[in-house]
Amino acid sequence: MEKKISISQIKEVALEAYNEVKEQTGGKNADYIPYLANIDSKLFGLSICLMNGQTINIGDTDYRFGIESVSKVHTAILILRQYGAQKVLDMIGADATGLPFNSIIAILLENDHPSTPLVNAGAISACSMVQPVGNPDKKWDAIVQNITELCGSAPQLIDELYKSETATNFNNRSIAWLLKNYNRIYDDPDVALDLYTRQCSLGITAEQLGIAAGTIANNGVNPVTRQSVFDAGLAPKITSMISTVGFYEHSGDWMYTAGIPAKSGVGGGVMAVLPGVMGVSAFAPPLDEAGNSVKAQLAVKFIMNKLGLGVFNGDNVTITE
Ligand SMILES: NC(=O)CC[C@H](N)C(=O)O
Repeated sequence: MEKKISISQIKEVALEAYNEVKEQTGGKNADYIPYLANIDSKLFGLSICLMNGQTINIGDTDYRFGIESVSKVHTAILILRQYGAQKVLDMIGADATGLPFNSIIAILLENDHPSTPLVNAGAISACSMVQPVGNPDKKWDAIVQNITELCGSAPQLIDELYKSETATNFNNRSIAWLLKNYNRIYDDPDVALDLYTRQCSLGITAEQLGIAAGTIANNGVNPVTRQSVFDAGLAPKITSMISTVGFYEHSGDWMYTAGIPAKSGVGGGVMAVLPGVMGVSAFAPPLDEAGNSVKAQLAVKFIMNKLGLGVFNGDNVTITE
């Protein structure tokens, strides 16, 4: 069906979503990374990026928070750019685990591959794949450059978060070396782990994440800078990965109720992609038990349901002035 939505309608619904959700008190900040426990849990921002490059920003959309697992999507895009879709499928996989993001059991159950670049195991594996293999500094530059292109502006390392995470990432260290045991680390395991930890510690704003989501929604062309960041053929690969595992063990419930592929991070960020229509991002630190921001989920879901949008709706959506 043809569906027309005006920009003012989107603005109105976004504001409504923000006001509806802002007083919610559910969830709590991640505390297994000490830095995150101390972030103001009242912060809340909502950002939408339309395909014409217009952004709609409400609340704390210029606060820099830890990107955390949302960065898994960015680096998955980087290895898709460097290796192509088939190699990423062969070397990592694109399956849901149905288990928590840091699951070691998931690796043991699927010892033939780390499932998907969007859980810790696959993300560490992805960091090991980033080219040029064997050159940690250049690999890091490639990771940051890719995120910069997707967002249209640079992220900034939050040094305190990086230190906090490095000092406490024992589970991830086990994952890196277990994957090495299964020949799924394609560079030095400690380098891969450090790159993963560092990318998770990048500070990003909700507006930047909204634009990155918009770039995926716009088939690889950044709607703001108009730069062609990745090949259009990769866009459905990345949105399929996000929809399968973006909210970990809650991904099915999420797709069923919100109808939009979205990826969360324990810093409180969520990045959601409605192909051809818009990128949406929300940020609020308190998380549910799977590590997904409570307010961000409610806000994005509100917008989707109120506007009657969804990837499975079969509508041809046009945004009008
Ligand atoms: N879900 C997340 O955001 C987890 C990211 C965090 N850096 C970790 O590895 O535990």
